[in-house]
Amino acid sequence: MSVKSLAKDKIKILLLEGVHESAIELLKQHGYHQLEILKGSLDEDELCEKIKDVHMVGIRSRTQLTEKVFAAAEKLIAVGCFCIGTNQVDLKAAQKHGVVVFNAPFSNTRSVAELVLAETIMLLRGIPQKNAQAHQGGWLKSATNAYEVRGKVLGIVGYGHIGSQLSVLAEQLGMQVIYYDVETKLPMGNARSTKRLDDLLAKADVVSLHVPETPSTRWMIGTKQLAKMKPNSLLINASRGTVVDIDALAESLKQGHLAGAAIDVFPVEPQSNQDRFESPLCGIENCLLTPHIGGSTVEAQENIGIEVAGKLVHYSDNGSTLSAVNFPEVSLPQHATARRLLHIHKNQPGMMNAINKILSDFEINVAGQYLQTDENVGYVVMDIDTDNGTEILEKMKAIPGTIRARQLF
Ligand SMILES: NC(=O)c1ccc[n+]([C@@H]2O[C@H](COP(=O)([O-])OP(=O)(O)OC[C@H]3O[C@@H](n4cnc5c(N)ncnc54)[C@H](O)[C@@H]3O)[C@@H](O)[C@H]2O)c1
Ligand SMILES: O=C(O)CC[C@@H](O)C(=O)O
Repeated sequence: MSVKSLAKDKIKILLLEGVHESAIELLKQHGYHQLEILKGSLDEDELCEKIKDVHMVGIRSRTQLTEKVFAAAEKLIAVGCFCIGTNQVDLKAAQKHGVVVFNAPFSNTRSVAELVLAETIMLLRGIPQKNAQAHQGGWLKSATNAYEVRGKVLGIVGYGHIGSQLSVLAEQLGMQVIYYDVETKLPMGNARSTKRLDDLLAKADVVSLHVPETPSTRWMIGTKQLAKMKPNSLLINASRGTVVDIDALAESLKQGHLAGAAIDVFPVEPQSNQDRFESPLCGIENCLLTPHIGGSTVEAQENIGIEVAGKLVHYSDNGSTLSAVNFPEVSLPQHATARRLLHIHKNQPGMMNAINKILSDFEINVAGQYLQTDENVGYVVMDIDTDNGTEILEKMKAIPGTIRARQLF
């Protein structure tokens, strides 16, 4: 019997951007030892070269997985984003090439919420300026413009996992929470929603942004929106760098309209810790600058490593696409049959007929068949008892519209 499906020791996994040790341990525990682990990210050309014989790749927020990269990634079956955001991945291109993308939707939520809360307190007390002065021998002992958080209005833009968690923590400190979201969201505690972003900007003492990077959030906070914020209010952005017009923010801080800001994400971020960071906000003392570390805690990174590596292993071993961000979700039991065939195809008429005709031509009794589709692709999984799995798979691969197919034993 000729076997074309890969043995685990042939499956190559490329892990970039210092993915946590917990991921590496989990992959090894499940028999995946062909790991290439890099601390930094790679640019498009380097990636196109390296990814050619890679079956699974793990990234964080810096690595850009473009159409060109997916076109070069002939063997790639899955991407693990060891983070929440997936804007760095061309999800449509991944789907077109039959590559399933996973992320960790909430493993670092708490870490971001805690940082934002800490920054709120620091900014309300003028700590960035006082700290900077003290480092230069200055002594700014004064209560002027130093406030408690209690009773202040926190305006949260994007009331998802992070926004709503922040809402709960902020209320525990006595803040009044208002929020704006494009979707209807259940308010936590005594939080109240605002109908328009402008209403929130006009009322909040502190505005914190927790939206994903999408066309609708691109530059959503610019000169006009900053002008609508209350005089002496604060802006915090730990979402994505493209949400805030940084030049406009620098101007607003210099003019003294805003009392301070804390920015964790930037439109352009250094590729690695060795590269230089530059921003119009550098040198503005009442602006806290952090190097995209909202989710960078030991706890979060460890949990993310386990969560995302677990999803990659489950997809590779079992075929389950549960919680994939770009693919029809199929949750599968373990298969008891000799083979499990996995077929990813364009969602076009006649596809299932063609697949089932091959099974019928081979007189195969199908123990289980699972199908999910979206408007572009279909994913069908078949559990069959046969020694002809490889031959059947080759015939299925020849069906026009097939994107990718593999078998499990
Ligand atoms: N700084 C960091 O290290 C760090 C860590 C984790 C996540 N993030 C970023 O934070 C973002 C939010 O994370 P999350 O887990 O809360 O995501 P989420 O998907 O749970 O919540 C996002 C919310 O934003 C809302 N939204 C979308 N577009 C909007 C718009 N135009 N106006 C108002 N609301 C809008 C959505 O309806 C949703 O409720 C992520 O997408 C990621 O980019 C950054
Ligand atoms: O760890 C990272 O690089 C990104 C963290 C954060 O922005 C996320 O999207 O989860």
